[in-house]
Amino acid sequence: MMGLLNTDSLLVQTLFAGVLLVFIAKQFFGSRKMAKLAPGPTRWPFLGNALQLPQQQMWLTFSDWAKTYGDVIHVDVFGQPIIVINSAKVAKDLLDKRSSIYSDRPHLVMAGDLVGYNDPFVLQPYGEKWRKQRKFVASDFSPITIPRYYPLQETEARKLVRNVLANPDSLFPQTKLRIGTIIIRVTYGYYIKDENDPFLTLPLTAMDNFSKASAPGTWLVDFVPKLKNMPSWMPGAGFLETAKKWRKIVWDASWDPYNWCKNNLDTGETLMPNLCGTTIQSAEGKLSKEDEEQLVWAASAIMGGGLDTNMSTSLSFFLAMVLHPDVQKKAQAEIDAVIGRDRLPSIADRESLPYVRSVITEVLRWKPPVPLSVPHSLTQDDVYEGIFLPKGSLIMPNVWHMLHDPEAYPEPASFKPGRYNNSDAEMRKVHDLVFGFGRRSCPGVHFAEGTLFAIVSTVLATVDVLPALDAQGKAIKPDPTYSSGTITFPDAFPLRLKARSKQAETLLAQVPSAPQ
Ligand code: HEM
Repeated sequence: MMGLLNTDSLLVQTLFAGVLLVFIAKQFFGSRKMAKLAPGPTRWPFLGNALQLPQQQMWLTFSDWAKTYGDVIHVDVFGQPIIVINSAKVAKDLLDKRSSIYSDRPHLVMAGDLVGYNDPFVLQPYGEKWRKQRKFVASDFSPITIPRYYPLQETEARKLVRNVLANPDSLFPQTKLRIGTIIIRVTYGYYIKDENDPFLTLPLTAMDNFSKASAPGTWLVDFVPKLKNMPSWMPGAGFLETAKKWRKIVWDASWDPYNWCKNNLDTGETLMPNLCGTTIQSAEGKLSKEDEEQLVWAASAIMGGGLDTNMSTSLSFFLAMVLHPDVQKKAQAEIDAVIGRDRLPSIADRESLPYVRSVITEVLRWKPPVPLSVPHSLTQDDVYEGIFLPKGSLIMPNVWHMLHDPEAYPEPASFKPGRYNNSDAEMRKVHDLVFGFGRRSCPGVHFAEGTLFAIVSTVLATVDVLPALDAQGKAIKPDPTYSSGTITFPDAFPLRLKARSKQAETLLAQVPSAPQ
Protein backbone atom coordinates (compact mmCIF):
# COMPACT_ATOMS: atom_id res chain seq x y z
CA MET A 1 0.00 0.00 0.00
CA MET A 2 2.80 2.28 1.08
CA GLY A 3 4.80 1.39 -2.05
CA LEU A 4 1.80 1.88 -4.20
CA LEU A 5 1.13 5.19 -2.57
CA ASN A 6 4.74 6.23 -3.15
CA THR A 7 4.65 5.14 -6.75
CA ASP A 8 1.30 6.87 -7.18
CA SER A 9 2.46 10.10 -5.63
CA LEU A 10 5.62 10.02 -7.80
CA LEU A 11 3.45 9.52 -10.85
CA VAL A 12 1.08 12.27 -9.76
CA GLN A 13 4.00 14.60 -9.04
CA THR A 14 5.61 13.86 -12.39
CA LEU A 15 2.33 14.36 -14.21
CA PHE A 16 1.68 17.56 -12.28
CA ALA A 17 5.19 18.86 -13.05
CA GLY A 18 4.67 18.01 -16.73
CA VAL A 19 1.35 19.81 -16.90
CA LEU A 20 2.85 22.80 -15.08
CA LEU A 21 5.76 22.94 -17.53
CA VAL A 22 3.43 22.80 -20.51
CA PHE A 23 1.28 25.51 -18.91
CA ILE A 24 4.31 27.76 -18.27
CA ALA A 25 5.70 27.10 -21.74
CA LYS A 26 2.31 28.00 -23.22
CA GLN A 27 2.12 31.20 -21.22
CA PHE A 28 5.58 32.35 -22.20
CA PHE A 29 6.07 30.95 -25.65
CA GLY A 30 3.19 28.79 -26.76
CA SER A 31 0.49 31.30 -27.64
CA ARG A 32 3.04 33.51 -29.35
CA LYS A 33 5.57 31.26 -31.02
CA MET A 34 3.08 28.53 -31.86
CA ALA A 35 0.81 31.08 -33.53
CA LYS A 36 1.73 31.89 -37.12
CA LEU A 37 2.01 35.22 -38.87
CA ALA A 38 -1.07 36.05 -40.91
CA PRO A 39 -0.91 34.97 -44.55
CA GLY A 40 0.21 37.49 -47.13
CA PRO A 41 2.04 37.89 -50.42
CA THR A 42 5.55 36.37 -50.60
CA ARG A 43 8.13 38.63 -49.01
CA TRP A 44 11.55 39.44 -50.47
CA PRO A 45 14.61 39.64 -48.23
CA PHE A 46 15.09 43.19 -46.85
CA LEU A 47 12.44 44.74 -49.18
CA GLY A 48 9.59 42.61 -47.87
CA ASN A 49 6.51 43.48 -49.98
CA ALA A 50 7.66 47.03 -50.77
CA LEU A 51 7.61 46.40 -54.51
CA GLN A 52 4.15 44.81 -54.47
CA LEU A 53 2.45 47.77 -52.78
CA PRO A 54 0.67 49.91 -55.37
CA GLN A 55 1.10 53.69 -55.34
CA GLN A 56 -2.56 54.19 -56.26
CA GLN A 57 -5.67 53.36 -54.22
CA MET A 58 -4.05 50.72 -52.05
CA TRP A 59 -7.42 49.71 -50.57
CA LEU A 60 -8.43 48.17 -53.90
CA THR A 61 -5.30 45.98 -54.01
CA PHE A 62 -5.81 44.95 -50.36
CA SER A 63 -9.40 44.13 -51.22
CA ASP A 64 -8.22 41.95 -54.09
CA TRP A 65 -5.68 40.24 -51.83
CA ALA A 66 -8.52 39.39 -49.42
CA LYS A 67 -9.73 36.80 -51.97
CA THR A 68 -6.41 34.95 -51.64
CA TYR A 69 -5.29 35.65 -48.08
CA GLY A 70 -8.52 36.34 -46.18
CA ASP A 71 -9.58 38.76 -43.46
CA VAL A 72 -6.16 39.38 -41.91
CA ILE A 73 -3.12 39.92 -44.15
CA HIS A 74 0.51 40.30 -43.09
CA VAL A 75 2.48 42.73 -45.23
CA ASP A 76 6.10 43.70 -44.63
CA VAL A 77 7.77 46.88 -45.85
CA PHE A 78 11.52 47.02 -45.11
CA GLY A 79 10.93 45.03 -41.92
CA GLN A 80 7.92 47.07 -40.79
CA PRO A 81 4.99 44.69 -40.28
CA ILE A 82 1.65 45.96 -41.54
CA ILE A 83 -1.55 44.10 -40.66
CA VAL A 84 -4.36 44.75 -43.10
CA ILE A 85 -7.80 43.94 -41.68
CA ASN A 86 -10.53 43.23 -44.22
CA SER A 87 -13.33 42.29 -41.84
CA ALA A 88 -15.52 44.55 -39.68
CA LYS A 89 -15.71 41.83 -37.00
CA VAL A 90 -11.95 41.43 -36.73
CA ALA A 91 -11.43 45.22 -36.72
CA LYS A 92 -13.88 45.55 -33.83
CA ASP A 93 -12.47 42.53 -31.96
CA LEU A 94 -9.00 44.06 -32.04
CA LEU A 95 -9.29 47.84 -32.26
CA ASP A 96 -12.43 48.24 -30.12
CA LYS A 97 -12.27 45.33 -27.68
CA ARG A 98 -8.47 45.28 -27.20
CA SER A 99 -8.07 49.03 -27.51
CA SER A 100 -5.62 49.25 -24.59
CA ILE A 101 -2.90 47.82 -26.87
CA TYR A 102 -4.20 48.95 -30.30
CA SER A 103 -4.44 52.72 -29.76
CA ASP A 104 -0.96 53.98 -30.57
CA ARG A 105 -0.03 55.70 -33.84
CA PRO A 106 2.91 54.82 -36.10
CA HIS A 107 6.10 56.77 -35.52
CA LEU A 108 6.98 58.87 -38.58
CA VAL A 109 10.49 60.34 -38.56
CA MET A 110 10.14 62.95 -41.34
CA ALA A 111 6.52 64.00 -40.75
CA GLY A 112 6.58 63.51 -36.96
CA ASP A 113 10.03 64.11 -35.43
CA LEU A 114 11.34 66.56 -38.01
CA VAL A 115 8.29 68.53 -39.21
CA GLY A 116 6.31 68.26 -35.96
CA TYR A 117 3.05 66.66 -37.05
CA ASN A 118 3.13 64.37 -34.04
CA ASP A 119 2.28 67.32 -31.77
CA PRO A 120 -1.40 67.60 -32.86
CA PHE A 121 -3.21 64.60 -31.46
CA VAL A 122 -4.22 62.84 -34.68
CA LEU A 123 -0.65 61.48 -34.73
CA GLN A 124 0.20 61.78 -31.02
CA PRO A 125 1.48 58.58 -29.43
CA TYR A 126 -1.08 57.01 -27.10
CA GLY A 127 -0.27 58.70 -23.78
CA GLU A 128 -0.85 61.65 -21.47
CA LYS A 129 -0.58 64.46 -24.04
CA TRP A 130 -2.97 62.64 -26.38
CA ARG A 131 -5.42 62.12 -23.49
CA LYS A 132 -5.34 65.79 -22.52
CA GLN A 133 -5.90 66.99 -26.11
CA ARG A 134 -8.68 64.50 -26.73
CA LYS A 135 -10.44 65.68 -23.56
CA PHE A 136 -10.39 69.31 -24.74
CA VAL A 137 -11.98 68.34 -28.05
CA ALA A 138 -14.41 65.71 -26.74
CA SER A 139 -15.98 68.17 -24.32
CA ASP A 140 -16.41 70.93 -26.93
CA PHE A 141 -17.80 68.62 -29.64
CA SER A 142 -20.04 66.38 -27.54
CA PRO A 143 -23.64 65.75 -28.69
CA ILE A 144 -24.81 68.04 -25.87
CA THR A 145 -22.63 71.02 -26.77
CA ILE A 146 -22.72 71.00 -30.58
CA PRO A 147 -26.28 72.32 -31.12
CA ARG A 148 -24.83 75.76 -30.31
CA TYR A 149 -23.03 75.54 -33.66
CA TYR A 150 -26.10 74.57 -35.74
CA PRO A 151 -26.91 78.17 -36.88
CA LEU A 152 -23.35 78.56 -38.17
CA GLN A 153 -23.41 75.21 -40.00
CA GLU A 154 -26.79 76.02 -41.55
CA THR A 155 -25.75 79.52 -42.65
CA GLU A 156 -22.55 78.28 -44.26
CA ALA A 157 -24.46 75.47 -46.03
CA ARG A 158 -26.87 78.07 -47.46
CA LYS A 159 -24.00 80.30 -48.59
CA LEU A 160 -22.43 77.29 -50.28
CA VAL A 161 -25.58 76.50 -52.25
CA ARG A 162 -26.25 80.16 -53.11
CA ASN A 163 -22.70 80.71 -54.40
CA VAL A 164 -22.47 77.44 -56.37
CA LEU A 165 -25.90 78.17 -57.86
CA ALA A 166 -24.48 81.48 -59.11
CA ASN A 167 -21.27 79.85 -60.36
CA PRO A 168 -21.27 76.04 -60.68
CA ASP A 169 -17.54 76.03 -61.53
CA SER A 170 -16.84 77.20 -57.98
CA LEU A 171 -18.05 73.92 -56.40
CA PHE A 172 -14.64 72.71 -55.19
CA PRO A 173 -13.20 76.06 -53.91
CA GLN A 174 -16.55 77.06 -52.36
CA THR A 175 -16.87 73.74 -50.53
CA LYS A 176 -13.36 74.17 -49.14
CA LEU A 177 -14.01 77.80 -48.13
CA ARG A 178 -17.35 77.17 -46.42
CA ILE A 179 -16.26 74.06 -44.51
CA GLY A 180 -12.95 75.74 -43.59
CA THR A 181 -14.91 78.77 -42.33
CA ILE A 182 -17.04 76.55 -40.08
CA ILE A 183 -14.02 74.81 -38.58
CA ILE A 184 -11.90 77.91 -37.96
CA ARG A 185 -14.91 79.70 -36.44
CA VAL A 186 -15.69 76.90 -33.95
CA THR A 187 -12.04 76.40 -33.07
CA TYR A 188 -10.81 80.00 -32.67
CA GLY A 189 -13.86 82.27 -32.92
CA TYR A 190 -12.44 83.80 -36.09
CA TYR A 191 -14.57 84.29 -39.20
CA ILE A 192 -12.64 83.70 -42.45
CA LYS A 193 -12.78 86.74 -44.75
CA ASP A 194 -12.16 85.04 -48.11
CA GLU A 195 -10.17 82.20 -49.66
CA ASN A 196 -6.90 84.20 -49.35
CA ASP A 197 -7.23 84.68 -45.61
CA PRO A 198 -3.94 83.42 -44.05
CA PHE A 199 -5.86 81.75 -41.20
CA LEU A 200 -7.28 79.48 -43.91
CA THR A 201 -4.36 79.25 -46.35
CA LEU A 202 -1.71 78.48 -43.70
CA PRO A 203 -3.43 75.36 -42.31
CA LEU A 204 -4.24 74.27 -45.86
CA THR A 205 -0.55 74.53 -46.79
CA ALA A 206 0.32 72.63 -43.60
CA MET A 207 -2.10 69.87 -44.65
CA ASP A 208 -0.63 69.67 -48.14
CA ASN A 209 2.86 69.44 -46.67
CA PHE A 210 1.66 66.69 -44.36
CA SER A 211 0.66 64.55 -47.35
CA LYS A 212 4.14 65.04 -48.80
CA ALA A 213 5.97 64.51 -45.50
CA SER A 214 4.08 61.30 -44.69
CA ALA A 215 4.05 59.80 -48.20
CA PRO A 216 5.28 56.21 -47.75
CA GLY A 217 8.68 55.43 -49.28
CA THR A 218 9.57 59.06 -50.05
CA TRP A 219 12.03 59.91 -47.26
CA LEU A 220 15.12 57.80 -46.64
CA VAL A 221 15.22 59.12 -43.07
CA ASP A 222 11.99 57.18 -42.37
CA PHE A 223 13.97 53.97 -42.93
CA VAL A 224 17.32 55.17 -41.50
CA PRO A 225 16.25 57.39 -38.56
CA LYS A 226 19.88 58.18 -37.59
CA LEU A 227 20.07 60.38 -40.71
CA LYS A 228 18.03 63.00 -38.86
CA ASN A 229 21.18 63.89 -36.90
CA MET A 230 23.40 64.47 -39.93
CA PRO A 231 24.88 67.98 -40.28
CA SER A 232 22.72 70.17 -42.49
CA TRP A 233 25.71 71.19 -44.68
CA MET A 234 26.35 67.60 -45.80
CA PRO A 235 25.35 66.53 -49.33
CA GLY A 236 21.98 64.75 -49.21
CA ALA A 237 20.80 66.71 -46.16
CA GLY A 238 18.34 68.84 -48.18
CA PHE A 239 15.44 67.11 -46.42
CA LEU A 240 16.51 68.84 -43.16
CA GLU A 241 16.06 72.27 -44.75
CA THR A 242 12.65 71.23 -46.15
CA ALA A 243 11.62 69.91 -42.72
CA LYS A 244 12.67 73.19 -41.08
CA LYS A 245 10.56 75.26 -43.52
CA TRP A 246 7.52 72.99 -43.10
CA ARG A 247 7.92 73.00 -39.32
CA LYS A 248 7.59 76.79 -39.26
CA ILE A 249 4.36 76.54 -41.29
CA VAL A 250 2.90 73.98 -38.84
CA TRP A 251 3.90 76.25 -35.97
CA ASP A 252 2.43 79.45 -37.48
CA ALA A 253 -0.75 77.68 -38.66
CA SER A 254 -1.31 76.48 -35.08
CA TRP A 255 -0.15 79.40 -32.91
CA ASP A 256 -1.20 82.45 -35.00
CA PRO A 257 -4.98 81.84 -34.85
CA TYR A 258 -4.71 80.72 -31.21
CA ASN A 259 -2.91 83.95 -30.24
CA TRP A 260 -5.46 85.96 -32.21
CA CYS A 261 -8.28 84.25 -30.31
CA LYS A 262 -6.62 84.82 -26.93
CA ASN A 263 -5.66 88.45 -27.63
CA ASN A 264 -9.14 89.38 -28.85
CA LEU A 265 -11.18 87.78 -26.10
CA ASP A 266 -11.37 91.01 -24.12
CA THR A 267 -12.07 93.24 -27.12
CA GLY A 268 -15.10 91.11 -28.01
CA GLU A 269 -13.79 90.45 -31.52
CA THR A 270 -13.41 86.74 -30.78
CA LEU A 271 -16.78 85.16 -31.62
CA MET A 272 -17.98 82.97 -28.77
CA PRO A 273 -18.31 80.11 -28.04
CA ASN A 274 -15.33 78.38 -29.60
CA LEU A 275 -12.95 75.63 -28.46
CA CYS A 276 -9.96 77.82 -27.54
CA GLY A 277 -11.85 80.84 -26.23
CA THR A 278 -14.20 78.78 -24.08
CA THR A 279 -11.34 76.73 -22.63
CA ILE A 280 -9.28 79.84 -21.82
CA GLN A 281 -12.25 81.56 -20.19
CA SER A 282 -13.33 78.61 -18.11
CA ALA A 283 -9.76 78.20 -16.78
CA GLU A 284 -10.10 81.78 -15.38
CA GLY A 285 -6.46 82.65 -16.00
CA LYS A 286 -5.21 79.38 -14.55
CA LEU A 287 -4.37 77.55 -17.79
CA SER A 288 -0.83 76.23 -17.23
CA LYS A 289 1.83 76.61 -19.93
CA GLU A 290 1.68 72.85 -20.59
CA ASP A 291 -2.11 72.85 -20.87
CA GLU A 292 -2.02 75.86 -23.17
CA GLU A 293 0.42 74.05 -25.44
CA GLN A 294 -1.81 70.97 -25.58
CA LEU A 295 -4.83 73.16 -26.30
CA VAL A 296 -3.00 74.74 -29.26
CA TRP A 297 -2.15 71.31 -30.71
CA ALA A 298 -5.65 69.96 -30.04
CA ALA A 299 -7.11 72.94 -31.92
CA SER A 300 -4.75 72.45 -34.81
CA ALA A 301 -5.82 68.77 -35.06
CA ILE A 302 -9.41 69.89 -35.66
CA MET A 303 -8.55 71.45 -38.99
CA GLY A 304 -6.52 68.39 -40.04
CA GLY A 305 -9.28 66.02 -38.95
CA GLY A 306 -12.32 67.95 -40.09
CA LEU A 307 -11.71 69.79 -43.35
CA ASP A 308 -10.76 67.27 -46.05
CA THR A 309 -13.01 64.52 -44.67
CA ASN A 310 -16.14 66.70 -44.75
CA MET A 311 -15.14 68.18 -48.07
CA SER A 312 -14.66 64.77 -49.69
CA THR A 313 -18.07 63.60 -48.43
CA SER A 314 -19.87 66.74 -49.61
CA LEU A 315 -18.33 66.50 -53.08
CA SER A 316 -19.22 62.80 -53.29
CA PHE A 317 -22.79 63.77 -52.45
CA PHE A 318 -22.96 66.24 -55.37
CA LEU A 319 -21.47 63.56 -57.65
CA ALA A 320 -24.01 60.97 -56.49
CA MET A 321 -26.87 63.39 -57.14
CA VAL A 322 -25.67 64.07 -60.72
CA LEU A 323 -25.48 60.31 -61.33
CA HIS A 324 -28.72 59.31 -59.56
CA PRO A 325 -31.60 61.71 -60.32
CA ASP A 326 -34.12 59.12 -59.04
CA VAL A 327 -32.58 59.19 -55.55
CA GLN A 328 -32.49 62.98 -55.66
CA LYS A 329 -36.20 63.18 -56.52
CA LYS A 330 -37.14 60.81 -53.71
CA ALA A 331 -35.14 62.78 -51.12
CA GLN A 332 -36.60 66.07 -52.38
CA ALA A 333 -40.10 64.61 -52.07
CA GLU A 334 -39.41 63.67 -48.43
CA ILE A 335 -38.26 67.23 -47.66
CA ASP A 336 -41.27 68.76 -49.45
CA ALA A 337 -43.64 66.50 -47.51
CA VAL A 338 -42.09 67.05 -44.08
CA ILE A 339 -40.74 70.63 -44.23
CA GLY A 340 -42.76 72.18 -47.04
CA ARG A 341 -41.39 74.93 -49.24
CA ASP A 342 -41.84 77.95 -46.98
CA ARG A 343 -38.73 77.45 -44.92
CA LEU A 344 -35.34 75.75 -45.26
CA PRO A 345 -34.56 72.56 -43.34
CA SER A 346 -32.45 72.85 -40.21
CA ILE A 347 -30.24 70.30 -38.44
CA ALA A 348 -32.98 69.90 -35.83
CA ASP A 349 -35.17 68.34 -38.59
CA ARG A 350 -32.80 65.38 -38.93
CA GLU A 351 -34.97 62.99 -36.95
CA SER A 352 -37.95 63.48 -39.28
CA LEU A 353 -36.01 62.97 -42.54
CA PRO A 354 -34.86 59.31 -42.54
CA TYR A 355 -34.43 59.05 -46.33
CA VAL A 356 -32.18 62.14 -46.37
CA ARG A 357 -30.16 60.54 -43.55
CA SER A 358 -29.95 57.34 -45.63
CA VAL A 359 -28.58 59.34 -48.58
CA ILE A 360 -25.76 60.68 -46.36
CA THR A 361 -25.00 57.20 -45.03
CA GLU A 362 -24.94 55.78 -48.56
CA VAL A 363 -22.48 58.49 -49.66
CA LEU A 364 -20.20 57.50 -46.75
CA ARG A 365 -20.49 53.81 -47.66
CA TRP A 366 -20.19 54.26 -51.43
CA LYS A 367 -17.11 56.52 -51.21
CA PRO A 368 -15.68 56.37 -47.67
CA PRO A 369 -13.48 59.47 -47.38
CA VAL A 370 -10.76 57.65 -45.38
CA PRO A 371 -10.78 54.20 -47.07
CA LEU A 372 -7.96 52.69 -45.01
CA SER A 373 -8.90 54.69 -41.90
CA VAL A 374 -5.93 56.18 -40.01
CA PRO A 375 -3.39 53.48 -39.09
CA HIS A 376 -3.14 52.40 -35.47
CA SER A 377 0.00 50.86 -33.98
CA LEU A 378 0.17 47.78 -31.75
CA THR A 379 2.07 48.28 -28.48
CA GLN A 380 2.65 44.61 -27.55
CA ASP A 381 2.71 41.16 -29.17
CA ASP A 382 -0.77 39.76 -29.58
CA VAL A 383 -2.45 36.58 -30.79
CA TYR A 384 -5.85 36.51 -32.51
CA GLU A 385 -7.47 33.20 -33.47
CA GLY A 386 -4.07 31.53 -33.85
CA ILE A 387 -2.53 34.46 -35.75
CA PHE A 388 0.54 36.13 -34.29
CA LEU A 389 0.49 39.93 -34.47
CA PRO A 390 3.89 41.41 -33.63
CA LYS A 391 4.41 44.43 -31.40
CA GLY A 392 4.97 47.60 -33.46
CA SER A 393 2.76 46.42 -36.33
CA LEU A 394 0.87 49.08 -38.23
CA ILE A 395 -2.81 48.17 -38.22
CA MET A 396 -4.71 49.19 -41.34
CA PRO A 397 -8.46 48.55 -41.30
CA ASN A 398 -9.59 48.32 -44.93
CA VAL A 399 -12.87 50.14 -44.35
CA TRP A 400 -13.50 50.39 -48.10
CA HIS A 401 -13.53 46.58 -48.37
CA MET A 402 -15.79 46.19 -45.32
CA LEU A 403 -18.30 48.64 -46.84
CA HIS A 404 -18.20 46.88 -50.22
CA ASP A 405 -18.72 43.39 -48.85
CA PRO A 406 -21.56 41.98 -51.03
CA GLU A 407 -22.78 39.81 -48.12
CA ALA A 408 -23.48 42.91 -46.04
CA TYR A 409 -24.25 45.29 -48.92
CA PRO A 410 -25.61 43.51 -52.02
CA GLU A 411 -24.53 45.19 -55.28
CA PRO A 412 -22.01 47.24 -53.32
CA ALA A 413 -21.00 49.47 -56.25
CA SER A 414 -24.59 50.70 -56.69
CA PHE A 415 -25.81 53.83 -54.91
CA LYS A 416 -28.94 52.67 -53.07
CA PRO A 417 -30.01 54.58 -49.94
CA GLY A 418 -33.09 52.33 -49.77
CA ARG A 419 -30.86 49.44 -48.60
CA TYR A 420 -31.10 50.73 -45.00
CA ASN A 421 -34.92 50.63 -44.93
CA ASN A 422 -34.75 53.91 -42.99
CA SER A 423 -33.31 51.93 -40.04
CA ASP A 424 -30.94 53.93 -37.87
CA ALA A 425 -29.34 50.73 -36.56
CA GLU A 426 -28.38 49.76 -40.14
CA MET A 427 -27.05 53.24 -40.88
CA ARG A 428 -25.08 53.25 -37.64
CA LYS A 429 -23.14 50.16 -38.82
CA VAL A 430 -21.73 52.24 -41.69
CA HIS A 431 -20.89 55.29 -39.55
CA ASP A 432 -19.21 53.05 -36.96
CA LEU A 433 -16.70 51.93 -39.59
CA VAL A 434 -16.25 55.23 -41.45
CA PHE A 435 -15.40 57.23 -38.31
CA GLY A 436 -12.74 54.86 -36.98
CA PHE A 437 -12.19 52.54 -34.07
CA GLY A 438 -11.75 52.23 -30.33
CA ARG A 439 -10.14 54.99 -28.33
CA ARG A 440 -8.91 56.76 -31.49
CA SER A 441 -12.32 56.94 -33.18
CA CYS A 442 -13.23 60.35 -34.58
CA PRO A 443 -14.08 62.86 -31.81
CA GLY A 444 -15.68 65.13 -34.43
CA VAL A 445 -18.26 62.59 -35.58
CA HIS A 446 -21.38 64.36 -34.27
CA PHE A 447 -20.22 67.73 -35.46
CA ALA A 448 -19.34 66.30 -38.89
CA GLU A 449 -22.76 64.66 -39.17
CA GLY A 450 -24.36 68.06 -38.47
CA THR A 451 -22.34 69.84 -41.18
CA LEU A 452 -23.13 67.09 -43.70
CA PHE A 453 -26.83 67.16 -42.90
CA ALA A 454 -26.93 70.96 -43.22
CA ILE A 455 -25.31 70.82 -46.67
CA VAL A 456 -27.23 67.83 -48.02
CA SER A 457 -30.67 68.95 -46.83
CA THR A 458 -30.16 72.55 -48.02
CA VAL A 459 -29.09 71.37 -51.48
CA LEU A 460 -32.04 69.00 -51.78
CA ALA A 461 -34.56 71.57 -50.57
CA THR A 462 -33.47 74.38 -52.88
CA VAL A 463 -31.85 73.15 -56.10
CA ASP A 464 -31.81 70.38 -58.69
CA VAL A 465 -28.28 69.01 -59.11
CA LEU A 466 -27.92 68.30 -62.82
CA PRO A 467 -25.25 67.15 -65.23
CA ALA A 468 -23.40 69.92 -67.10
CA LEU A 469 -24.20 70.24 -70.82
CA ASP A 470 -21.65 70.03 -73.64
CA ALA A 471 -21.50 72.41 -76.62
CA GLN A 472 -24.27 70.40 -78.34
CA GLY A 473 -26.48 70.64 -75.27
CA LYS A 474 -25.94 66.97 -74.39
CA ALA A 475 -25.64 65.96 -70.72
CA ILE A 476 -22.07 65.13 -69.61
CA LYS A 477 -22.06 62.03 -67.42
CA PRO A 478 -19.17 62.41 -64.94
CA ASP A 479 -16.77 59.56 -64.30
CA PRO A 480 -16.60 58.82 -60.58
CA THR A 481 -12.79 58.67 -60.39
CA TYR A 482 -11.00 59.36 -57.11
CA SER A 483 -7.57 60.47 -55.81
CA SER A 484 -5.30 58.13 -53.87
CA GLY A 485 -4.24 59.76 -50.57
CA THR A 486 -5.20 58.90 -47.00
CA ILE A 487 -8.29 61.04 -47.64
CA THR A 488 -9.67 60.42 -51.10
CA PHE A 489 -11.46 63.03 -53.25
CA PRO A 490 -13.48 62.81 -56.42
CA ASP A 491 -11.59 64.25 -59.39
CA ALA A 492 -13.05 67.55 -60.62
CA PHE A 493 -16.37 67.05 -62.40
CA PRO A 494 -18.75 69.54 -64.04
CA LEU A 495 -22.34 70.05 -62.90
CA ARG A 496 -25.23 72.47 -63.12
CA LEU A 497 -27.54 73.67 -60.36
CA LYS A 498 -31.06 74.94 -61.03
CA ALA A 499 -33.16 76.59 -58.34
CA ARG A 500 -36.24 74.45 -57.61
CA SER A 501 -38.47 77.54 -57.26
CA LYS A 502 -38.46 81.33 -56.91
CA GLN A 503 -39.29 80.78 -53.25
CA ALA A 504 -36.13 78.65 -52.80
CA GLU A 505 -34.02 81.46 -54.30
CA THR A 506 -35.62 84.01 -51.98
CA LEU A 507 -34.95 81.82 -48.93
CA LEU A 508 -31.30 81.37 -49.94
CA ALA A 509 -30.92 85.13 -50.42
CA GLN A 510 -32.08 85.76 -46.83
CA VAL A 511 -28.94 84.22 -45.33
CA PRO A 512 -27.42 86.63 -42.77
CA SER A 513 -24.22 88.22 -44.04
CA ALA A 514 -22.80 89.05 -40.58
CA PRO A 515 -20.42 86.44 -39.10
CA GLN A 516 -22.19 84.12 -36.66
C1 HEM B 1 -16.99 63.14 -42.75
C2 HEM B 1 -16.25 63.62 -41.78
C3 HEM B 1 -15.21 62.87 -41.01
C4 HEM B 1 -14.74 61.59 -41.18
C5 HEM B 1 -15.17 60.55 -42.20
C6 HEM B 1 -13.72 61.38 -40.17
C7 HEM B 1 -13.03 60.19 -40.01
C8 HEM B 1 -12.03 60.00 -39.08
C9 HEM B 1 -11.26 58.80 -38.96
C10 HEM B 1 -11.42 57.55 -39.82
C11 HEM B 1 -10.38 58.98 -37.95
C12 HEM B 1 -9.34 57.98 -37.45
C13 HEM B 1 -9.97 57.06 -36.44
C14 HEM B 1 -9.06 55.96 -36.01
O1 HEM B 1 -7.85 56.16 -35.90
O2 HEM B 1 -9.56 54.84 -35.75
C15 HEM B 1 -10.58 60.32 -37.43
C16 HEM B 1 -9.84 60.86 -36.41
C17 HEM B 1 -9.97 62.17 -36.01
N1 HEM B 1 -10.92 63.07 -36.42
FE1 HEM B 1 -12.35 62.76 -37.82
N2 HEM B 1 -13.59 62.51 -39.41
C18 HEM B 1 -14.47 63.45 -39.89
C19 HEM B 1 -14.68 64.72 -39.40
C20 HEM B 1 -14.01 65.27 -38.34
C21 HEM B 1 -14.29 66.57 -37.77
C22 HEM B 1 -15.39 67.52 -38.22
C23 HEM B 1 -13.37 66.76 -36.77
C24 HEM B 1 -13.23 67.91 -35.85
C25 HEM B 1 -14.21 68.56 -35.29
C26 HEM B 1 -12.52 65.58 -36.71
C27 HEM B 1 -11.45 65.42 -35.86
C28 HEM B 1 -10.70 64.26 -35.77
C29 HEM B 1 -9.55 64.12 -34.88
C30 HEM B 1 -8.97 65.21 -33.99
C31 HEM B 1 -9.10 62.80 -35.03
C32 HEM B 1 -7.92 62.13 -34.31
C33 HEM B 1 -8.43 61.28 -33.15
C34 HEM B 1 -7.33 60.56 -32.38
O3 HEM B 1 -6.27 60.29 -32.95
O4 HEM B 1 -7.53 60.30 -31.19
N3 HEM B 1 -12.94 64.69 -37.67
N4 HEM B 1 -11.60 60.92 -38.12
